[in-house]
Amino acid sequence: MPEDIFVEKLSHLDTCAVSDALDSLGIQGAALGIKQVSVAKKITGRAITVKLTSKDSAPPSSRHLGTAAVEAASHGDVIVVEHGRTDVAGWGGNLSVAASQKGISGIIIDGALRDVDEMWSLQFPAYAASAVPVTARGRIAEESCNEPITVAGIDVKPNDLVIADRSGVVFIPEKIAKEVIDKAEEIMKKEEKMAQSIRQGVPVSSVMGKNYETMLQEE
Ligand SMILES: O=C([O-])CC(=O)C(=O)O
Ligand SMILES: [Mg+2]
Repeated sequence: MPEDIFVEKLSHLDTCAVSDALDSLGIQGAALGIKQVSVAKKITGRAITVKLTSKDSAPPSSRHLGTAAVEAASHGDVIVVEHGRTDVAGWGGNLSVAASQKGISGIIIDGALRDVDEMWSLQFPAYAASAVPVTARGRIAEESCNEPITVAGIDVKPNDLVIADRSGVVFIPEKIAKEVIDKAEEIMKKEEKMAQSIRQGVPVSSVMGKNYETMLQEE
């Protein structure tokens, strides 16, 4: 499989640099309210999207939610789920077993999931609003797979880029990926230089002075 250059570059960045790069372009990319709930592993990849809805409004289905996404995904992809509920889990352990086997990088969901201990044992990264033990079965189902979704207020299309770490989750629209990643690399280099100056004894008020405050406007 040819290497995905954007995913490779993202693996050397963090969510803060990418969020700053998007800020400097006036684009909101950070999905607020979603945090790391399983292993402390940064993930990067391309989005495979799933939208959930209540069982009553979903078309009848002979398979459990999320299974089509796992089967459609390639090694290194990230499953991204629009759920929006915290009273019922929209992802679980057996789905994670299947996702792990497929080499999927992780799961991001703007609601609850369950079987977090199983995800921990699998060393499978999960980012969610919360965890609850309540099953999806009989309550919620899949509305769509690999269609555009909205996750914690952020529009996400299949194949958009994703980065998630201990600071949170950020999505990058595929069509501006190069611009955002180039800018994030620049920002990260500047931040590294600043940290170096602080270590060398330059006063932090000078390192983080006016230039820092206006840095993203100047970008
Ligand atoms: O029933 C569910 O909500 C799904 C589940 O536990 C799993 O994937 O292991
Ligand atoms: Mg389970």
